[in-house]
Amino acid sequence: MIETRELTKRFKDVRAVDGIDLTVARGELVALLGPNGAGKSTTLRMLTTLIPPTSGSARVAGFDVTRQQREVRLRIGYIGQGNGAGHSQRGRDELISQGRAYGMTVPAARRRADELIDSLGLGEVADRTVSTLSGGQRRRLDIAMGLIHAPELLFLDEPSTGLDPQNRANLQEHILRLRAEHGTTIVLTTHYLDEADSMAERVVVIDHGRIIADDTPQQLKAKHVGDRVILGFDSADQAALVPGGTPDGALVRITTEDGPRLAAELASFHPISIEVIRPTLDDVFLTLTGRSLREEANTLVGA
Ligand SMILES: Nc1ncnc2c1ncn2[C@@H]1O[C@H](COP(=O)(O)OP(=O)(O)OP(=O)(O)O)[C@@H](O)[C@H]1O
Repeated sequence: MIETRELTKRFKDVRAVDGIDLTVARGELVALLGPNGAGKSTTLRMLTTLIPPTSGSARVAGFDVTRQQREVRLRIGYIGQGNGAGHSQRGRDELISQGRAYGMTVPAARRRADELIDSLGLGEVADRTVSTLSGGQRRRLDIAMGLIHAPELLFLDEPSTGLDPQNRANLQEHILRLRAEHGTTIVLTTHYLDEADSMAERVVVIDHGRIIADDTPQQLKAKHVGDRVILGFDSADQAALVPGGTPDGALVRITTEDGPRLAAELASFHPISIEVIRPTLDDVFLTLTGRSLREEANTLVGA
């Protein structure tokens, strides 16, 4: 569905995207995860034909993003970071106009709008003017706008940024349902670690315009960090008996791929405490880059 080769975008002396090779198969849900400024949006903007690559190539839905922009655009939906829907229109009318803009007949656009209003839980608000909708409802309406022409591939740029945790969870649920119902391939960007972790089967970690890891969240965590098992004993002598661990007084720390299993095996050493710490995607980012994604996000939010 997506195939890029050495995809690169330079803005003067900034290499926003620096030679990305990315392949996404039909039906996948892929999250591009990285700190602010990593190059996620720029990648999406090239894949959606909004800006041309400086070098390299990308095929999206079977067409070249530089030479066959129209073909690509007909087959994709793109929901950028801002709100797409107009303010003074009713949500349902916005959807129908958008469908008309894609060449759909009024009855077909109406039918599709009804379907999306239903699957995105907008039934109660679709006939209100857009300016009266809450942030989460607006975001869902934006997603419906991006899906009106039944694209095979949907790009979502930070779909839940700015939403409170409850609305975020609700939006994620809707996105997952849409995908289950329509089989749409979805590529989304996020800097929410939990969002990438819980929604995507595949997380592509981007930093400084490059892909630094690409795998399932489980594999990323197992491969790059592992579980940590911490055993506590009555004395340092007892702690020293545990094989493969790093003793620290009466404590022993061990890194392993399967923490619960190791903890069960080491129960025969009769520790007085056992703690299994499972990694997060932030630990993965920290291992790969030496920086915390969480701290960078917080710094920027606070800035
Ligand atoms: N139009 C532009 N002109 C100059 N520099 C740009 C332009 N667009 C992006 N950049 C720069 O390219 C780099 C990548 O930006 P991009 O928006 O792709 O990052 P991002 O990972 O999407 O970040 P965010 O999470 O903040 O959206 C940044 O250094 C940014 O300042």
